[in-house]
Amino acid sequence: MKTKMKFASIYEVYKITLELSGKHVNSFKKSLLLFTLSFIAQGLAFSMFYPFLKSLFAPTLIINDIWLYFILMLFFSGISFITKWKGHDFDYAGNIVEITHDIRTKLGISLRTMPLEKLSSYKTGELNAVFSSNVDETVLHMGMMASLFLQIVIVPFTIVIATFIVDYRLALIMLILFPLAIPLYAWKRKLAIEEKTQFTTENASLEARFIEYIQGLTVLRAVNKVGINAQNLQNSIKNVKEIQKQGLYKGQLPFVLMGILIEFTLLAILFIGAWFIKDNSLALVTLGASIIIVARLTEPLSLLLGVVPMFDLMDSAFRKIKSILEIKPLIIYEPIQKNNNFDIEFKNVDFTYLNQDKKAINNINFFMPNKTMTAIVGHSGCGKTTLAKLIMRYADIQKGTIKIGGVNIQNMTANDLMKNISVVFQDVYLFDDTIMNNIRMANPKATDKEVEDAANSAYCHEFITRLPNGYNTKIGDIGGNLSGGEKQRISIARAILKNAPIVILDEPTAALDTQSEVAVQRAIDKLVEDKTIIVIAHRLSTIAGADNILVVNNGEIVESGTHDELVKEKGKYFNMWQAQQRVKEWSLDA
Ligand SMILES: Nc1ncnc2c1ncn2[C@@H]1O[C@H](COP(=O)(O)OP(=O)(O)OP(=O)(O)O)[C@@H](O)[C@H]1O
Repeated sequence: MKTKMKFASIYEVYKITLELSGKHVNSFKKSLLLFTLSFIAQGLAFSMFYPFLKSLFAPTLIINDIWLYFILMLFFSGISFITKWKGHDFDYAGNIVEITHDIRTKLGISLRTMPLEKLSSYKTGELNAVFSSNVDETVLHMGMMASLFLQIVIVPFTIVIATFIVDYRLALIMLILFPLAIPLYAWKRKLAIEEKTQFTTENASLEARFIEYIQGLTVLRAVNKVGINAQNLQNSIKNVKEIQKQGLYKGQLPFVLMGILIEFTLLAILFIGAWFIKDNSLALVTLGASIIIVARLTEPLSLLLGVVPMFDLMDSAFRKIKSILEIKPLIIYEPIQKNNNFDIEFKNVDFTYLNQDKKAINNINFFMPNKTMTAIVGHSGCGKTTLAKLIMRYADIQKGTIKIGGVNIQNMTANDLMKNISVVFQDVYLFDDTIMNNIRMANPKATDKEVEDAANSAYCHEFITRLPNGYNTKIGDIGGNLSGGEKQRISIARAILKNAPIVILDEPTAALDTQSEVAVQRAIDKLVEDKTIIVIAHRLSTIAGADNILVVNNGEIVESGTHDELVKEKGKYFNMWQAQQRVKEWSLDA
């Protein structure tokens, strides 16, 4: 696939840096002004060579003139040094650090407040790159890039103007350099973007293959197929190397041509200047001075091509940061309300995921009274988890209302809404912290005793106290040694400590063996005492006692009632029940 190339104009990069500066924008503008003054002064200092050399080689030596131009040279150099130093104050005064911090803070707020649906659409690696390298790429470069770019443009420009005053013909020869440098500049940018696009694609593939290789190593060893995967990884490493090699090779050409162009300008000045000297229209010292000055420009001018790819890097990094900062949080509609009881009601609810055409939830209606248990069953992909996620306002529904205790969840603050709900998923995420803190995160104010009580109720106190450091054992040290059932019981202890009046159980025992399932089920029984419970389950035997069972198919509720009622109905639920009973009998026979 051909990626459309986009150049960020200098003006765009300038706007980006202003936007990034936030409340430091005035300091940044001041530093740009100081850099501009500094490089004008530097150009003037160089230009003083003309009168200085002229008076040095004048037929009658006038010492005062020599001193005057020498002091002027020193003066302009001094001004250039001081203004440049003050201009860099923008970095040294800590503004760059402050801006980096501000952007990361804003990104953090955006992550905390963006709809969960949007958050889950990002890959972890993508967000990590935005937070770390993209912020550095844009902010850390801004002061340095601004100063470099202004130097490259302003110093030669000032010198050309000064040369115009001394001898317009020499100035015109110098100007040849500019129109010829522009295509080189465009070419370098095109090459840099091409290389970056190819490198990013191939590097992403290398990362994916590497992760797959590491994660699948145990399986691959078991089936004796390590070689094949290693070969794929090796191919990716080779492709990345080739792209880097090609990029370096091709990327050097514009630099070489720029060097040749500068040499050519020098030779042109020398050659044409010699003609002017021959017909007595140019002084030798003026030609000498202009050669010295142009020679001094070689380095900054060749830097121009090196600076160019940095602009595109800044531009693309900034766009990624901005795309995250622009995500709007879900709106809390007025009047903001709190609920007093915990029944749950879905009324005519439709929901379609982002960028999807088909409704995941279609015209759902049900009422779940306070302190009752409702089970959601149905085939894989029918919409069970989506229904549960919508209660937590995972995303906004397109039609209908969802209420808790009679209050539309869109009228509740995220805090008030989430205070109501505890969730236990099939996959448990434990943070790299102590077990104590992993449980306490559900209620940061809980005392050690309260955490231990919750762990006791979730039947995990015993195995925790057997660990080397008990509750202070770090998950990172023993993460791999905890069984699925033990991890699940820690997550249930968290939920018990939170003591939210609504509990959502999304197949928490589905991945466990029978023994672990019994232990986890006992913990769940403690958790759900006296709560409004929503259970998603494949194994119907676990929900036979529910007050209401919703049978979902293709995002719609097709049957509802108690287990006995649904069995009597002899519909979809009955068929599922019968199928599971048969499997159970077969496994008992076997
Ligand atoms: N983030 C998402 N973006 C787009 N479509 C999604 C997303 N999450 C789920 N879906 C789709 O929505 C439908 C319902 O998914 P859901 O996870 O609610 O089903 P489920 O009944 O819980 O399935 P399972 O029992 O396998 O967990 C499926 O077709 C699924 O592919």
